[in-house]
Amino acid sequence: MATASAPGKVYLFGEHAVVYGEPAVPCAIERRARAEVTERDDDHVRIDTADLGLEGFVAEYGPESAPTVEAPDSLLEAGLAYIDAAVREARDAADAPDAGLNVSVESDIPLGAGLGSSAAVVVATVAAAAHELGLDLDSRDVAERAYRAERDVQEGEASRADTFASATGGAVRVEGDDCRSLEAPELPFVVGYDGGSGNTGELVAGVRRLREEYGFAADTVSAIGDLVRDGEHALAEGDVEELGRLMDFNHGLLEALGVSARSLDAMVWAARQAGAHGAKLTGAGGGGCIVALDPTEQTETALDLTAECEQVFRAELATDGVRLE
Ligand SMILES: Nc1ncnc2c1ncn2[C@@H]1O[C@H](COP(=O)(O)OP(=O)(O)OP(=O)(O)O)[C@@H](O)[C@H]1O
Ligand SMILES: C[C@@](O)(CCO)CC(=O)[O-]
Ligand SMILES: [Mg+2]
Repeated sequence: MATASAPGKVYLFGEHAVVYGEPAVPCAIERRARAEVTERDDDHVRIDTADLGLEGFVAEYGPESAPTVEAPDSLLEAGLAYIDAAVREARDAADAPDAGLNVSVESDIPLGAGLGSSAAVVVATVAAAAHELGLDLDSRDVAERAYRAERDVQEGEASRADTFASATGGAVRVEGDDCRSLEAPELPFVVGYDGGSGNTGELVAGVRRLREEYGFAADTVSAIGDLVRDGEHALAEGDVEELGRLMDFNHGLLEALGVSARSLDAMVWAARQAGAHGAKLTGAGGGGCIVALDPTEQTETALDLTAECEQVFRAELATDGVRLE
């Protein structure tokens, strides 16, 4: 049996624009997904995940047989797609295309809420499955395999940002296929969660349509790229106040691209009014989480009192990326 865990992330800057080759700076946070993988005697895959559906979710399938499980198709697809793609990548890496595996996944990261739950699940599953099949991948190899798995599931619409941040940990910079780690000062992240989620595929497709239809939407995407380049300087200088101002600006540009939501805006404004350095939505948007920078407790208190906010927590930068447990 092999077990691996991998962290989720928040975006300091650059989600969505990163899909079109602009740079982005995601930061891994101490909320993890764990995958436990055991090789089987046959060539079946059994996936067991406690976090999908009320009673958890189990599916078993072989090379010729479809998954047998009592669940609506959409749940079945959602539950299987990422883990199945991760299993395929690990089997391919280990040159064991027919290896049978039992995979059990559980996670502290809310689903579809902008904290990179899909990437963390995929990264942990690739690392644990490869290890169980006798192959120890380094974090860059795990990141590359996990990226391919996410890209498959999201029909080509994925950047390397989430999977690289999850695999290596820390603050990272991703621009196309150039992925590197960054030095970061102490970043006092506060996360507000509205209890909802957004559909990454649909939100990315919406931005693509706007960008094709309006020149100024394409300019908005490039403006996010310019903002990220400025943000990198602020990060290198440890200028947390400037980082906050740029986060505010980034939220405005994401809002213009149609990926915010009333609940996200309400939480962003609550954080700003409480004196946060800055606040923005994180990840694909549409619902889910915002991230604010505030070393004091005021943003947490204000979000606690905000009707649209279901949960608020402080997020520590995760210095470890994927690790075998
Ligand atoms: N614990 C889990 N067990 C099984 N599948 C999971 C788990 N967590 C996430 N997933 C898969 O990831 C999907 C959510 O991924 P999605 O990319 O939409 O959101 P996210 O990664 O949480 O947020 P974002 O990409 O915006 O940061 C779920 O629908 C599910 O298929
Ligand atoms: C919206 C997006 O930029 C981030 C989702 O966490 C999509 C991606 O980069 O794959
Ligand atoms: Mg995702």
